[in-house]
Amino acid sequence: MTTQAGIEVDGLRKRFGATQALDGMSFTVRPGRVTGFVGPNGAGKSTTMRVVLGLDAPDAGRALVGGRPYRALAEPLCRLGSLLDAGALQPSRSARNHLLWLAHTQGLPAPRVDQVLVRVGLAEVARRRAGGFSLGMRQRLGIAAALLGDPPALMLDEPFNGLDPEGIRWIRALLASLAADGRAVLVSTHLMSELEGVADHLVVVGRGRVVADTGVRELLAGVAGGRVTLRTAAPLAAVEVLAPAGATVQPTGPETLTVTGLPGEAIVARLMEAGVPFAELAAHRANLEEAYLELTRDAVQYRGSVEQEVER
Ligand SMILES: Nc1ncnc2c1ncn2[C@@H]1O[C@H](COP(=O)(O)OP(=O)(O)OP(=O)(O)O)[C@@H](O)[C@H]1O
Repeated sequence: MTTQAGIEVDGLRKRFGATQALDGMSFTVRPGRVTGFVGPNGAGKSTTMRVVLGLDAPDAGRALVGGRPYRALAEPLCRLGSLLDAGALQPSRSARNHLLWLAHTQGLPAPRVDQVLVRVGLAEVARRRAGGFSLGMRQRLGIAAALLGDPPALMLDEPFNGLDPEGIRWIRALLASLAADGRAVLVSTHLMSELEGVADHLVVVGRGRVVADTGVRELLAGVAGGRVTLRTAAPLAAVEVLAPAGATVQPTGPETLTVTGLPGEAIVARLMEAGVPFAELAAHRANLEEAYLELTRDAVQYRGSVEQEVER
């Protein structure tokens, strides 16, 4: 694997007729982590990936793989593995023959085919016609093709599509292990929940540009923001004790309060000092979906304006 393994997208612009599909898209996919590429349908994710692969020419900007344009790479499959459309295969060919053909066109050794078939869990069905494969099996075959050249960078467009929960768990584990190998992994999805527990970094996009570019740990820490749910028979007394200590307290039920701005330990200490009884105290850990909603709150405004345009 090369050291310059990442993918760089810099100021991409692309218009299709009246649609500005990419409007200054810029981000970097670094080695050793899974970068989630997230945004609603039509945000420009697939177009970005097509530009990286040289399948669409940008109106402006550039995309580099390991420091070079994809089309300038001597052994592209050994530099960047990609899954764009899992349906794109010759249905009468067996999975193994599909990969053998691909390996042959790229000058890759045949034994590599059997290695990747094992890695994606298709070894037992390798000689069956790919045309009879379920969508999940096709996704696995597409990933096998992406892994064929043992590339330091991978780019997968909606790899969770059509997978059952077991398939989703499997892809998450695979992505994590590919990043642990030191590879740069970019995974697009329009469903944030699919990236739960696997993405290290997020590039959130909307309307052809990056809305947020952030580490997942920082994002979750910021959103969790020390929100604590408190159950107490004396809510008024609790407010009187906690508010002067700097907490923001909101009633969420007859005997429940949501407390922000004060860590759980400090809340316990204050309540006990003041002799305020409480039955339950739960620190809330944000999930990725909530963090995403908070990040994209501004997009609600955008959605509103789109609806108005449609109504007009
Ligand atoms: N070949 C094309 N011709 C015309 N418009 C296109 C073409 N490709 C993409 N677009 C438009 O560009 C915008 C961005 O599309 P793109 O497929 O990149 O978004 P996306 O984020 O990948 O969404 P999805 O998850 O729906 O694929 C959309 O409005 C889409 O309709």
